[in-house]
Amino acid sequence: MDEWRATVTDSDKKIKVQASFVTKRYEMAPTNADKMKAALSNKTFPSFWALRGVSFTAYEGETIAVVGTNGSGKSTLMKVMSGIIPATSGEMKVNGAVSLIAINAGLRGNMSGRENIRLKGLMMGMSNQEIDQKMDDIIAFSELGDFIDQQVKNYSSGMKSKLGFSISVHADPDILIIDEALSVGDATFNRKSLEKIREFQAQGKTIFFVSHDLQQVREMADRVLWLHFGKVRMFGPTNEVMDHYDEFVNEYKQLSQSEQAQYRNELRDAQEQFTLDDLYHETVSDVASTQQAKQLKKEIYYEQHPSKMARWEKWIIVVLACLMILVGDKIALNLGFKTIVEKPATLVTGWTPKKLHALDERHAKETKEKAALHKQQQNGKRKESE
Ligand SMILES: Nc1ncnc2c1ncn2[C@@H]1O[C@H](COP(=O)(O)OP(=O)(O)OP(=O)(O)O)[C@@H](O)[C@H]1O
Repeated sequence: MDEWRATVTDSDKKIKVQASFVTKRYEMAPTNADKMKAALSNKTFPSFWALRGVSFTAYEGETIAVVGTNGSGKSTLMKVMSGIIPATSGEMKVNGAVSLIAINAGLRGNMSGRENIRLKGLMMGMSNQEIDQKMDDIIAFSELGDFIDQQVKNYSSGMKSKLGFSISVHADPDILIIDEALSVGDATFNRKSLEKIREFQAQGKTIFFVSHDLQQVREMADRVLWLHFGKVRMFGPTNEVMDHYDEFVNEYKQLSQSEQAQYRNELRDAQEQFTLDDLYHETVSDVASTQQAKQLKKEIYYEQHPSKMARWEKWIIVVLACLMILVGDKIALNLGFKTIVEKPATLVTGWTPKKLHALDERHAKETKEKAALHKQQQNGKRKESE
């Protein structure tokens, strides 16, 4: 074992990440408009459970590799852990500042590399002064040279990855999450990235990395989390898990194409049919007391983001939408925002600027007539007293 690798799972070590029965359901709506319609109505689309009750605990200073075949939920888990997307149910507790390095993560294509450094740096909690101080180092590490002032949309995927990696490691996070970004650069950059990761390990930071490079996993990880079609198949010391994973991969490769497809389809069907009740019944058999079963129920059904809106939320959206339409319509009629604020009744009366001018003129005429009448009366009174 290399000297930079920490020995793991001391129970008195600080917990950095704790996942309890984390699930992630994607609604298989064809378009975003369909998703919006579904959120406002009771319409539902078929569900796909990318994560089906993932639980694990990671301690300070550990390097954890996340492995699994394509589509097993690795990126989804990394996104939930870094707060980019919410879990559907269960709980993900993260103790410390997180930085996610993934190809393209958080980079804006229509901004230059330099502008992206500032934006992403600020989003990661760096101050402008800190960014100014680190700017040259970030650019130098990224090896982008003069390209740093070009728009990111013109970068190759390797260049984007280099920039993202460089920004994230300079943000000095507590917990570093690397989603397949260790092998997209060229050989020199990859070596440099690995050295940076080793520096982080030596500093006692917690690192999660997703990789399909099994040799790299064996060399770098203290423990391995093996995700299999949205479930944790194994979580434990690197060599132990990797031996089982290698065995699985070899057996899978020996299946014929149609057997492989059948195996995948069966598990994907299970991901579509999954319910929280299934998760509860699978898990409850392992607990001894009613009290524990109650606690388990609470944890499993802990909904962070209900997929449907409450009735009052729908009403607020409808009212806001009506207001926006009314204001937009009147502004389009050249009524002006000032007029709307001064005469809010115009929103519902259907008045146009022409009608409002006529009203103003009528008011002015009436006021003038009243003043003239008042003056006449005053003159009359004065004459009488004389
Ligand atoms: N926004 C989405 N809507 C619907 N399904 C999604 C969405 N994002 C991911 N999925 C599905 O969730 C499953 C897990 O995807 P994820 O990207 O997390 O897998 P992965 O293990 O990282 O895969 P790979 O190794 O290929 O990168 C996949 O079946 C994918 O099709």
